Amino acid sequence: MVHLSTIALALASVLPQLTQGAGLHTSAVAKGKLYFGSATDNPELTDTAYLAQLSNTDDFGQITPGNSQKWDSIEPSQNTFSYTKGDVIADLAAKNGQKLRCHTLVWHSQLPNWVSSGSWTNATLIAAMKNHITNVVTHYKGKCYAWDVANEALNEDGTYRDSVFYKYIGEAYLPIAFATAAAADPDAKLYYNDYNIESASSKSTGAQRIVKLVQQYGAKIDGVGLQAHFIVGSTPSQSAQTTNLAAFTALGVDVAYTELDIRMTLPSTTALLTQQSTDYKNTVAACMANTKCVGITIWDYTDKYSWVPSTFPGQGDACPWDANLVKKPAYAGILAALGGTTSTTTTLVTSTTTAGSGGTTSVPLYGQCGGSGWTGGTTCASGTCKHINDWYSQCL
Ligand SMILES: O[C@@H]1[C@@H](O)[C@H](O[C@@H]2CO[C@@H](O[C@@H]3CO[C@@H](O)[C@H](O)[C@H]3O)[C@H](O)[C@H]2O)OC[C@H]1O
Repeated sequence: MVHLSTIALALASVLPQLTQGAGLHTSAVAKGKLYFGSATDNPELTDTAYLAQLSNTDDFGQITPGNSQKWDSIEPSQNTFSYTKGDVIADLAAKNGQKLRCHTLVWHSQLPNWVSSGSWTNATLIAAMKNHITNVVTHYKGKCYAWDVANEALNEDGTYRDSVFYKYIGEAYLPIAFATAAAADPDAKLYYNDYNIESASSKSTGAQRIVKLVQQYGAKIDGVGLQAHFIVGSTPSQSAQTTNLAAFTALGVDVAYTELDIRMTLPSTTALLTQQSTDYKNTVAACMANTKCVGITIWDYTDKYSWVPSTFPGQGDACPWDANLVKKPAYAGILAALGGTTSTTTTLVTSTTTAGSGGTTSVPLYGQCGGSGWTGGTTCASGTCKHINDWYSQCL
């Protein structure tokens, strides 16, 4: 590799650039939604660039802790509660003026062993579950816009998942959990949350059954969270999602997309990124079409910290920002569905090309390769800067 010599090649040209107008949250609120938000997790908060964008309330008016309010994190041994990590995220939301969606109280996964493998009776597990819910919801009282009270109680065919809660308590664990949460914080919105309930299916029907069950017990349930962990090209159509949302809201509850991400088999291609943008757009549009769809949360905003690659080997690039915190076409898809605008300005662009044997060559595009924001540079540390559409380029 020969050292680069720098040739200052001044390209003075007049290029049209799209500068950003209102962001995702601002646009969502302008159209009557409560929020557009993102999940986050404690380890990534040490990344200052990441934190700055997460705290940008133009894009994010709401955050969800991805792990730090789960049972194994908060009550690792019986009746010993640890709120440190959850508090960091609750405090961040308060500092930023962002809503907090709290996640999650009763779930079969990420349970400590003392719960999942305990020797329970019906009465002792009800007592332990109520104790957990009462402590946690009381601790965060007044701080949670919403709680995911119960998460993933269903199998794909709509029957109940054989969790420790169902095994020892039966379906009554669901209304008991909702009633206990409501008693501890009457103002928090209480949600049932699940995946693969985003279009009509046995599982979606099962989730509607849970809403009716909790209502029949006389307990409060305010909403259904549709996780929306989708796959590029297999995302339900906008109309399928719209019809499905209406089936929930007809029961008198709100709905929200709570964990939206749209993964692909790697490596990403221009075609996949374009389809991903369409899939995001259709999903957000379905929410926009239902007045009781209160908001949308993406399950972290950047591929840098997405849970997808470690959970689905060979898949990834599921978020609207890439691993360099650069917006992908998905961002524009979401913004379009939110009715947001980007304004075209004409800018004098001066580009400097650094050249030399084996060196990098700048690409005469005004996209985002190698840079950040809407006016990033155009050279790639790896890959080649590909022109994806009229306003966007990416190193691929
Ligand atoms: O090693 C674990 C690691 O596996 C764990 O990963 C988290 C698993 O849960 C993810 O969130 C869930 C994603 O989809 C839905 O099913 C749930 O509602 C969500 O809670 C989360 O993003 C991952 O980080 O994290 C803790 C590590 O110790």
